[in-house]
Amino acid sequence: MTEQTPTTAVATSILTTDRLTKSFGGVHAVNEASVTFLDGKINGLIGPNGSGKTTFFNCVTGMIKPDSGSVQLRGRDITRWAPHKIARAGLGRSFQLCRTFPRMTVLENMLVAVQPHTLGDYLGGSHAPSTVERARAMLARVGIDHLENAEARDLSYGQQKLLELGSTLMSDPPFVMLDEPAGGVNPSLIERIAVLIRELNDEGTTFLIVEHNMDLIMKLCDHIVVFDRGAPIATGTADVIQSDPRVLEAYLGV
Ligand SMILES: Nc1ncnc2c1ncn2[C@@H]1O[C@H](COP(=O)(O)OP(=O)(O)OP(=O)(O)O)[C@@H](O)[C@H]1O
Repeated sequence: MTEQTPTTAVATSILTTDRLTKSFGGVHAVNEASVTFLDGKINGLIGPNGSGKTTFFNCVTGMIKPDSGSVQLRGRDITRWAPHKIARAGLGRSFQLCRTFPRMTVLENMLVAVQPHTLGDYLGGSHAPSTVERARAMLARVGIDHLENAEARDLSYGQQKLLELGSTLMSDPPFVMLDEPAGGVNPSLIERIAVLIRELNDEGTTFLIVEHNMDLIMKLCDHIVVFDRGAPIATGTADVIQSDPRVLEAYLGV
């Protein structure tokens, strides 16, 4: 059993898993994980290296098929759905390692993230002017609009992370899962990412963030789940998590 904070009882679930399980050979990467993430909140998923966070993400977003268990998005069973179908159901995600198109420009990377408006657009490889405008506005929001004509491969790692975040947001997903948004990013860009996440959350976007940067998680997240060996060992606010001896034990191995 994991600890529940009072807020958990009143908030609505956006994502719930029931005994979700995925093994690789003899490794139980995700092991009967039953967790709930909350609608309208900034949710965090933390845990030591190898505790199953990315595998959990991949099972939820359809990138890999779980061996057993189920995934519900706003009460709808999405277990084993294909990734594009899950994306269409309103779940956007970014990856731990950047997935930008290196030889495309920054603006082109933003545009490929959205479906063309019409068959004519599709065949002509063009986008509606409003889409281009929106891509530029989003680039300004993530702070790399001055780089719109640069090829993605010429961006710093942190800038590529911002580009990936921007392209994830292009389809306006109501629920966004971010895998290590601050990993390898310099502190000033981390601050920009944090401000943006908070602003978007104020505007109604729900987040689930996997991150090793504890400062960021503790100051940003309303609701945190801690994984160890493929399953949750603690759940709650930053205060609850930080004072839970099981969390310390999992991280320090004491
Ligand atoms: N494709 C795979 N094949 C074999 N083993 C895998 C595979 N993917 C993950 N694992 C193993 O599953 C376990 C969980 O890995 P996972 O990457 O999900 O953990 P994580 O918590 O995201 O780790 P990190 O914080 O280091 O990114 C690890 O023991 C890992 O080695």
